[in-house]
Amino acid sequence: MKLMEKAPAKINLALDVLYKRPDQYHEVEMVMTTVDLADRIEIEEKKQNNITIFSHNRYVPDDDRNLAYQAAALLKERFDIKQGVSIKIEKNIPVAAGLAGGSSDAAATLRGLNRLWNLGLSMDELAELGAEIGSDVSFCVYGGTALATGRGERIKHLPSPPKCWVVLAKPLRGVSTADVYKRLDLQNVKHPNIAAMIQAIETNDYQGVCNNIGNVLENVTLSLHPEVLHIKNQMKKFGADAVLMSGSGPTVFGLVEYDSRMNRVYNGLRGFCEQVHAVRMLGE
Ligand SMILES: C[C@@](CO)(OP(=O)(O)O)[C@H](O)COP(=O)(O)OP(=O)(O)OC[C@H]1O[C@@H](n2ccc(N)nc2=O)[C@H](O)[C@@H]1O
Ligand SMILES: Nc1ncnc2c1ncn2[C@@H]1O[C@H](COP(=O)(O)OP(=O)(O)O)[C@@H](O)[C@H]1O
Repeated sequence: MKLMEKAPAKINLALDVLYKRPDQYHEVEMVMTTVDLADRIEIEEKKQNNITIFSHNRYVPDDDRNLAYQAAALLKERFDIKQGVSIKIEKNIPVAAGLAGGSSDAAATLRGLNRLWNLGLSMDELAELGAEIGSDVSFCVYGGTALATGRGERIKHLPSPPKCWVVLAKPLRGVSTADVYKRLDLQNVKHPNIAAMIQAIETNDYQGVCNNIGNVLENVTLSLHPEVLHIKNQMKKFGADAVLMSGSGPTVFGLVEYDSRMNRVYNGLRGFCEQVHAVRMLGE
């Protein structure tokens, strides 16, 4: 048997870090939402009792470093499954980009194998298992829009943000999330107003969303990759309503309300940035 799962990318509309925890993770408050740029995960039963990963993207590991592999291995071990799977990843989400591509592949693998192996697990149970793989995997199990707290694994669902375009632009080089968190100096950050962002989403207030986007990791990545600032400035110049780096970066996203303006921002960015996408938020 063979099945498919979509693995959408996320953006962080707001990302705050409260403090560093004794376990070396950071306590965060993030408003996250999925967008319609997605990897496609094809999962197929196989005769041999092992897990194999295929991807055409040379930056995607094809062994146990792959988060989709780790998701399959976790379920196999936890539920004593004596069957193997082959997992094909059609990679459309830029890698190491702050868009949670690997986490979303892992989440899609959990959802897919729950079906393939008839495990009968609820979404909450899958999200709990996902947290063992990575901090962003729990959110990716559900997708939609949510407030993520703890190290990112505690999820409170939110309604859909106001309708708009999201233009994504990814500079050439990727960044290491661990490195960005390590360099964060919490004495010198401007905290976004998470409550105001949630209120703007709940009242469908587009201007409120634009006014309250913010990411405490942005300045860390900007200091490592000055091209992020250049892309932010270009997006603003071409007319995006609000511009921010997603997650640990380096992808920059711009929110744009009107179609005509979206075309201008998209075409303007394509002139000097290799990976540009104009997408919609997936909503709840
Ligand atoms: C920054 C964010 C924002 O959504 O996303 P990305 O930029 O990676 O997409 C997340 O917090 C990333 O989540 P994820 O990429 O799943 O992180 P993990 O694999 O759990 O952790 C990678 C490393 O990041 C650091 N880390 C991660 C999460 C957290 N709350 N505090 C941390 O300090 C730790 O050093 C950890 O070893
Ligand atoms: N399925 C996967 N897709 C992409 N990267 C993966 C995957 N599994 C593991 N990785 C590793 O995880 C790292 C972070 O990738 P990714 O999830 O795309 O970025 P981010 O954490 O910035 O959202 C990559 O450098 C890659 O080596």
